[in-house]
Amino acid sequence: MRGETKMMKDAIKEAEILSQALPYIQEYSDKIIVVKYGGNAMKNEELKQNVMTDIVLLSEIGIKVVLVHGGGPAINHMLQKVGIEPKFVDGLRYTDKDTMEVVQMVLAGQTNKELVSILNGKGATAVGLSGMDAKLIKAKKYEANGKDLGFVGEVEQIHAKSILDVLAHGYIPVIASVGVDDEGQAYNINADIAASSIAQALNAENMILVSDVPGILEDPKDERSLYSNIYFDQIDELIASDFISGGMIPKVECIKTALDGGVKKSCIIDGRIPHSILIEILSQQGIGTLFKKRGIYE
Ligand SMILES: Nc1ncnc2c1ncn2[C@@H]1O[C@H](COP(=O)(O)OP(=O)(O)O)[C@@H](O)[C@H]1O
Ligand SMILES: CC(=O)N[C@@H](CCC(=O)OP(=O)(O)O)C(=O)O
Repeated sequence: MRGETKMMKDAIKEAEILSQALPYIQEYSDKIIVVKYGGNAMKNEELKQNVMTDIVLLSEIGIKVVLVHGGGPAINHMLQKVGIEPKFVDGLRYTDKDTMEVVQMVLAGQTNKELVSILNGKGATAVGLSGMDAKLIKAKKYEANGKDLGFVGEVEQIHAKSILDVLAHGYIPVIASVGVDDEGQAYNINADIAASSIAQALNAENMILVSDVPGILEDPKDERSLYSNIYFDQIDELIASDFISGGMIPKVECIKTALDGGVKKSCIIDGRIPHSILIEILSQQGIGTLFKKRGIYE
């Protein structure tokens, strides 16, 4: 028999890695995964390309991927350009009329089209939508306890059929987190909350929140203090603890709502690690922090 060359050994190793993904490809085949891609993990162009490549790959192997995106840093950048100082209350952006115009312009006009164009450039057929299209995200003014956040919206209803129709054609829906009420007023919706509502409406198998941290850290300064698994019944305690803060609080809250609303599992993964989505979906070990109910996937 011919001796194995190094090239052949490498090829066998690659084929083994591919074949190890088979059970996961089968598990997720035809199932819906909602990926929320956040602003902080979008800052690096190369990583953005990697994240989009992963999404195209998952779609090509028959997984129905819905991409919901934020773009907080891009909104901040544009606000500063037009002389508006960004203001946040409990992780949500105070959104007056002028700010709302910028939010809509950046999320629906700029970020959404950029992501669609990258996906299409990689061979997918991505369809860019905002929550205003087909009343996809019906919203109303967010009622914060006594605080007026302007045009910040909360989700009233998701028009799931429009998203399912896009998926049925084999297209990738790319959704900007802007909602609309019956009078046509646009609302600014936190993208994690939009993703959670969409994942529930679609009965998603997994909701993946791609951020710029390894997951939930016990000590936010120490990346080794990662929680790999958190059970649904531990989430309240986590929120009440003093080691999660800022944007992480609404993130964890909407994971709780998603699991309660029928989403099978959810995870926070690090968009700075190349191909973190593939590692999460197609490998035994996964990556980041996985949230699930007890008894599921054990
Ligand atoms: N315990 C914690 N573990 C990890 N990150 C945390 C924790 N507490 C607060 N954070 C902060 O939450 C941020 C993620 O939330 P956010 O900035 O809203 O993300 P994104 O823009 O990706 O949606 C992290 O960058 C981190 O600074
Ligand atoms: C109400 C509210 O805060 N809306 C967010 C919407 C975008 C978002 O959520 O973007 P990230 O995912 O990048 O944080 C905002 O204006 O920044």
